[in-house]
Amino acid sequence: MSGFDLSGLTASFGGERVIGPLSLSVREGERVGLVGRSGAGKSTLIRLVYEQVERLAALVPQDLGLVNALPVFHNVYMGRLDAHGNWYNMVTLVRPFTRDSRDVKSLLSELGMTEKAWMPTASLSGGQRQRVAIARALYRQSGLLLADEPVSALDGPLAHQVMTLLRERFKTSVIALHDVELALEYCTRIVGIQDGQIALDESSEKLTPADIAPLY
Ligand SMILES: Nc1ncnc2c1ncn2[C@@H]1O[C@H](COP(=O)(O)OP(=O)(O)OP(=O)(O)O)[C@@H](O)[C@H]1O
Repeated sequence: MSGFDLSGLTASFGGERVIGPLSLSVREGERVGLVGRSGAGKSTLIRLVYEQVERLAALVPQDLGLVNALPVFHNVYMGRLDAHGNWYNMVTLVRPFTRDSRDVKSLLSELGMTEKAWMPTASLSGGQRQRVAIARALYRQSGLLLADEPVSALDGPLAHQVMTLLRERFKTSVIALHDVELALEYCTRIVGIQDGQIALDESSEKLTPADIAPLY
């Protein structure tokens, strides 16, 4: 099962409530686009959901969460670190197994990054780093994707290519997107966040960009 049903979600910073209390229920097969102005609470909501569903989900956080000192291969491999025992992961750090190497390279190839597999992650551009975090999420082979602005550093055609890939590979997703047109094109449901509350929750088919504009 890749859906979830959460209630009583709240978050505060310095005693100030920034999210909730709110409930969010996502059915398997739904692709939810989280929209709302900067600071509305989208990243915080994604973090709250991830805390609840962690092992079920693949995460692309806004800060990407990459280990700069390690090559691209190992950053992608980390998507499935918990699928193996310690000894397997330790060996992989020094000399990756052929099958894993092949699988990771195949994903990198789909993202136009084949030749970067053994490059230190620190040496990549912003858009390349974003694609490493996306490859790591894809490598996790989870049914549920939680992603926070996963294509913000990619140019137009590449952003569409990656959104298509995410749509194909994850049954269910919750993706924060500042690009409303992209959200309407790739998501089946739009959830609008305003001041830490759900201010809009509607099927994408019934919405136009103008319906979402009041959130900004
Ligand atoms: N670590 C933190 N410490 C203090 N305040 C925080 C922290 N993280 C988030 N906030 C506050 O919580 C609120 C929601 O932030 P959040 O990052 O979830 O918004 P967002 O909708 O994702 O914004 P953006 O689109 O700019 O990423 C903001 O007012 C922000 O200042």
